[in-house]
Amino acid sequence: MRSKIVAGNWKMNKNAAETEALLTELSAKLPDTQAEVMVAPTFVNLSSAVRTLESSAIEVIAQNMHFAESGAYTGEISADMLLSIGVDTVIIGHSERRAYFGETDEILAKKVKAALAKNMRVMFCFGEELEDRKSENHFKVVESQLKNALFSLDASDWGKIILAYEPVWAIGTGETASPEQAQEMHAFIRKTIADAYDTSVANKVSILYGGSVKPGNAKEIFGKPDVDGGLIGGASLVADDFVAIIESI
Ligand SMILES: O=C[C@H](O)COP(=O)(O)O
Repeated sequence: MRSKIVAGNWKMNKNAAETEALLTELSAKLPDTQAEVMVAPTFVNLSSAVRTLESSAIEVIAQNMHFAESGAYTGEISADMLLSIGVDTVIIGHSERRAYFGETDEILAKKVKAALAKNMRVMFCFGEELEDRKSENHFKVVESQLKNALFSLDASDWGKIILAYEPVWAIGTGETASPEQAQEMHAFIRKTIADAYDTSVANKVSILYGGSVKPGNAKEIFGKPDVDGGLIGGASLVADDFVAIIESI
């Protein structure tokens, strides 16, 4: 059975004290759930987050990493650095990394390989822009994002991959894909993986939806058969909202 996952991507929000406060509140309010619950605070607060959540079921994950082992890459973070503080899951390919930091499919493919080489889990994000959807090019775009970054992996690597489909037009905009649009794309993603590998790989990979998921729409989106959870931005910064979203799965 595929894992259900609800992950909060805090992006560039919350200082040290605020991180501690939100994690403490979340831990105290965490409901009983079948889902894996993850949070991705900023790099500077990762170590303290791991310590704060030591005896909690919430997993701390990273928002990004570099593909190189180490070296002259000012401002960057390696897989070994994350592993050394107890973080073994990393988000790769978020649309904000693609749009604002020039991360291409080629760079992302290198990052995915580097993380897998260290036995890390990868939460790979992808999704079309508004123009792609308007021109009905969205399936092609998504297919090529998957192909370019992931389809040179061995089938055995897919046990370490989580997918997060995030239509860029729905991120932080308040506009969500309808549950039907999410399901349609998730089913397409699973079929694309089945065609490239086989159905056993496709049926085992968790595919999360991200883009303006809120307490009010989470249940309907998570209710779709190919939606295995969510990657939550804004609503993960408010403990009660994030908890309500976890309760919706
Ligand atoms: O990583 C999370 C996504 O970018 C979704 O963000 P959002 O929930 O604020 O739209």
